Amino acid sequence: MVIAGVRTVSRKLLLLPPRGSGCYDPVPDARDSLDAGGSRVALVAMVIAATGPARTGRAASGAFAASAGHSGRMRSSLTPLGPPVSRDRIITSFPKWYTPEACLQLKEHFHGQVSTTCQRRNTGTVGLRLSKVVVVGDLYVGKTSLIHRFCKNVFDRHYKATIGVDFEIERFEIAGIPYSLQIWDTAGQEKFKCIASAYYRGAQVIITAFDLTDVQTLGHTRQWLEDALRENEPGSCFVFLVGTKKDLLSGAACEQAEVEAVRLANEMQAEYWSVSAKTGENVKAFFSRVAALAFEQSVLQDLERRSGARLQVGDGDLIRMEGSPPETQESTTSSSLGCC
Ligand SMILES: Nc1nc2c(ncn2[C@@H]2O[C@H](COP(=O)(O)OP(=O)(O)OP(=O)(O)O)[C@@H](O)[C@H]2O)c(=O)[nH]1
Repeated sequence: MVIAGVRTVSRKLLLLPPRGSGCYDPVPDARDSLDAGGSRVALVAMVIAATGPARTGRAASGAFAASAGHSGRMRSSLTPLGPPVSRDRIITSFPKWYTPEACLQLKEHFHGQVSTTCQRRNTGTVGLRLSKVVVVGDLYVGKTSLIHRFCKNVFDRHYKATIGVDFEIERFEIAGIPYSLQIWDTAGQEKFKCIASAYYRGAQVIITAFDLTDVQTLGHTRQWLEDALRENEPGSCFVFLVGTKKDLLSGAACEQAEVEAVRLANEMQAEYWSVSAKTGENVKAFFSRVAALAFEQSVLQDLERRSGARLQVGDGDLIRMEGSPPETQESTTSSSLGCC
């Protein structure tokens, strides 16, 4: 049975887009570019059933799980009785923003009803759920490096282009409740855009990355965001704008680059962060913030679904979801619940 086509290229992976996505034949292009670019082609597996996921790497088994819906890793992520999450994935207080000038929420605590619900262990199916995070941006800006620094605590200075998409699942414990992020790494190269964009759908968080040392990549983030939003319901995604390679800039140069980035983040209704995958600066704090925002939204959505009633916004809460009209942006639950 043909399920999907998978090629792994070193660590990076190509998945064929889902049927009906309108771009179902990327293979010759991918093969040509790999050969021409000198990338290492480790495996071509057009028929997963023939090779089996066990013969592929960790990323490939994750990809198989995405298409076939099972893998040991994913199962353990979703099982409340799985192994405990590592200490640095335990979030007890609401992680802070990077700069108050471009942030999605200014508050410092979980929404009152979220805290109560978590204390009572009454979060419904939230503890079994995982939120989809999609990372987009130009080639070479450091998307893979950012994800690998967070998920594997490694940094590779050698560039290997992402072919198509890959993903990692990271488990957290937030306010005592298990929670997982499924973090999708997409290819920045134009020729793979069609493949990658087929995986934008269903994102709860969109991370648009740019290189702090290359202003052109900042200019392109708007287009990346538009493309990702097109595949999702209006008002349903948290948006982050992330400047990478902070270690390559002096403090003053970084501040200068951030001025324009913060301005753009506000236009995009995004939260802004500067990070370095090389040194690890801000990487953990950033993903903790992403996880907490996604988690809180999931709990609130679950509560609303169950009660059918609108929750009141707490004092000092400010949340912005892309696409929500300005007058609704100060409402925590109504906008975060996507019901405006
Ligand atoms: N100094 C420094 N270099 C970085 C950092 N992040 C990434 N790089 C380097 O930048 C290059 C590109 O990084 P990748 O993470 O592969 O970029 P990408 O955005 O995933 O690229 P595509 O897969 O083509 O979309 C690599 O050589 C990395 O080592 C960083 O924080 N600091």
